[in-house]
Amino acid sequence: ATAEPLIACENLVRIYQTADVEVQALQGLDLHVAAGTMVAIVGASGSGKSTLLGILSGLDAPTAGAARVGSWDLVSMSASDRLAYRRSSVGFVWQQTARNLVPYLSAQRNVELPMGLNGARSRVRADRARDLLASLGLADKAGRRPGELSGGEQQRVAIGVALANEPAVVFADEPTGELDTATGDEVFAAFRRVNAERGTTVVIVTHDAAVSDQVQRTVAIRDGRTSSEVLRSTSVDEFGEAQVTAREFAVLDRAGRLQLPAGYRQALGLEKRVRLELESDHVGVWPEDDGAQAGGER
Ligand SMILES: Nc1ncnc2c1ncn2[C@@H]1O[C@H](COP(=O)(O)OP(=O)(O)OP(=O)(O)O)[C@@H](O)[C@H]1O
Repeated sequence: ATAEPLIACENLVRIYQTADVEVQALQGLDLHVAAGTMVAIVGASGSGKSTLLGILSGLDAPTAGAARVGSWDLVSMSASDRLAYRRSSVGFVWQQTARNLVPYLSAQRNVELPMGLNGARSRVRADRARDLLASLGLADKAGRRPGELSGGEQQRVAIGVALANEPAVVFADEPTGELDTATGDEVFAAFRRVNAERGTTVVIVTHDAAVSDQVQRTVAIRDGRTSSEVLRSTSVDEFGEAQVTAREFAVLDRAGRLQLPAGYRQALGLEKRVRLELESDHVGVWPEDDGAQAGGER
């Protein structure tokens, strides 16, 4: 946990200026992702997930704050660096299957395309694309065009395209959004294999709780900030069964702000003002009234 994170966003702000209104899509977002991990990003519609992914993938620039992926500074990067970053360091899979692939090229040619842009020789391209498609369970579909593939197969080809230049990280924005549950599960399983077998870092934006329940780490975004995280670990119980333990954490920003989950606030009637007390190993949070009753006895 002490190693430098592969992805580091600090106090990220993105303001969209339209004709008469200003939308603060990101309002001081912090996010660190360790290399080799798989992270799901969840949040209500409009919470800023796609905006974050747009910045991380080099398509958009933040209004303020810092964003770094590996050695790339996404804020100060020049246009040519941006192009190099997008071609060599990151891969993307979008929700719309049609956006990921060139319709008149075969699956094989689609996967070769980014390698060609990076100057790889044709033999290398062909071999590597074939291997990638085989590892995604598509060896027998390499010659088909996107229109001749199912939605799930198209998304798996898109994963192949994203991996073509061996990026350190793959970003996916609702990659299973247009698929039915069973097909979505297959595509998600392909991401998990990519992460486990290749060690590629995977950041996946999803609405799908079934997806977010299956990754080690789920980060929730609320109102343009990271608000809470769930970390899952697997252990084997006394009967030899694998047990998944999920623990929820609140995100503490550098100014010391954290968000209490709505359920906790409601359960104890925590509103507007709470009483804090520093104990030797934790911080207590009490409803304001409670403090009045204790009357300085402590
Ligand atoms: N180009 C834009 N111009 C103006 N406002 C925008 C633009 N893009 C996004 N927004 C606004 O920024 C906020 C965050 O949008 P964003 O698309 O990042 O949310 P999201 O969490 O990805 O939502 P969804 O799950 O619906 O895709 C929203 O209020 C949205 O209306």
